[in-house]
Amino acid sequence: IIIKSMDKFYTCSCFFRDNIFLEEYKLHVRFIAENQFRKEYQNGSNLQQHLMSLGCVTESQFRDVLGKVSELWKIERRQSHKLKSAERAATIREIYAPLHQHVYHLQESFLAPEFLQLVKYCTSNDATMEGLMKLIQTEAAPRVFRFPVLRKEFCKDFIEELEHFEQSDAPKGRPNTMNNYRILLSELGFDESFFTPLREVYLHPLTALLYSDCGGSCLDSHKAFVVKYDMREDLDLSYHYDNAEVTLNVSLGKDFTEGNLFFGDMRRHHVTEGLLHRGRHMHGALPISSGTRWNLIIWMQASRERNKLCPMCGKRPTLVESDVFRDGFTMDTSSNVSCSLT
Ligand SMILES: O=C(O)CCC(=O)C(=O)O
Ligand SMILES: [Fe+2]
Repeated sequence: IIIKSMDKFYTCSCFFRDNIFLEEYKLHVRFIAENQFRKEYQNGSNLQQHLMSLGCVTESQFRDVLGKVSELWKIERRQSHKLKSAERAATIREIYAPLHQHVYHLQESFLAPEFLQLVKYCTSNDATMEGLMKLIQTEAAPRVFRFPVLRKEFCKDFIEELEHFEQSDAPKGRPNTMNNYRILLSELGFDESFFTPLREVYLHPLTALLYSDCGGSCLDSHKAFVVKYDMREDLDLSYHYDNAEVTLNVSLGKDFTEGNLFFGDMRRHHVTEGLLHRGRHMHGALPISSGTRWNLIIWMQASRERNKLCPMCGKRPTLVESDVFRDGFTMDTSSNVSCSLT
């Protein structure tokens, strides 16, 4: 497998104007400037009706929406420009002293034996999708798979590390418009030593068999983060799709009730287990009713797929260079991307 430097990746320009999430109306909108927004959502036809049908009818409600959208836009798009991800990462390296140094380097002992068995099967010469399906738990939702990923001891140390980070003065890259409590793991230095090998060595053999028709056999980048839900913070996550070809979502703990991930239907999600699903499969997280819920999310991306169609705007991507976010697009579409089954 060819390991690509993250520098080769680009963002689709839609990131800088689309997909701003309005919590109150559970709607993603596009914002460039007030004029554009009024034109599209107040005087325009379809979009305006959509916002109206969701209950935004009066001028004062509309002004409220406009205020919120421009605020969100500033927070998410502008501020992140000011303090760039790479700068935050450098500051974190400089001032933050980890509590559990060992969790930053992937070791096989962190992984559940059941998961290692699946990987072993997938890398054997006669592995087939049918064979794998016999070893893996399928969910009622199409092409959603559930299996243990991490060991409990690792989950505990990992959460302790994240709590320690939360309490530190180190700069944090959140929020985005959907989650208020999110930690971008690349900024803590987890990518090279943890998520790149996890994706390439352990997850890729599974996704190549399970999702070869939607990029699973040529994943070449990822975005890994944790989301946190707490009774005093975010409780749930609205229905959405991911900026990913394939997503792995692992429940880390701690103790919580309710708060299941749903794909149209409700599903159970046990601590240490992962749910693997297509990024474009709509899903959300139901509210917790007590405790704290931490989940590790790995959005895995395949440039070969997304170079044809950006999953966020549904168009051929217009590439822009950005230090802040690199969303897995590449310049060269024919590309040197490896797309093998191993
Ligand atoms: O909280 C969860 O389990 C879902 C998180 C999620 O879907 C996301 O961040 O994309
Ligand atoms: Fe998601």
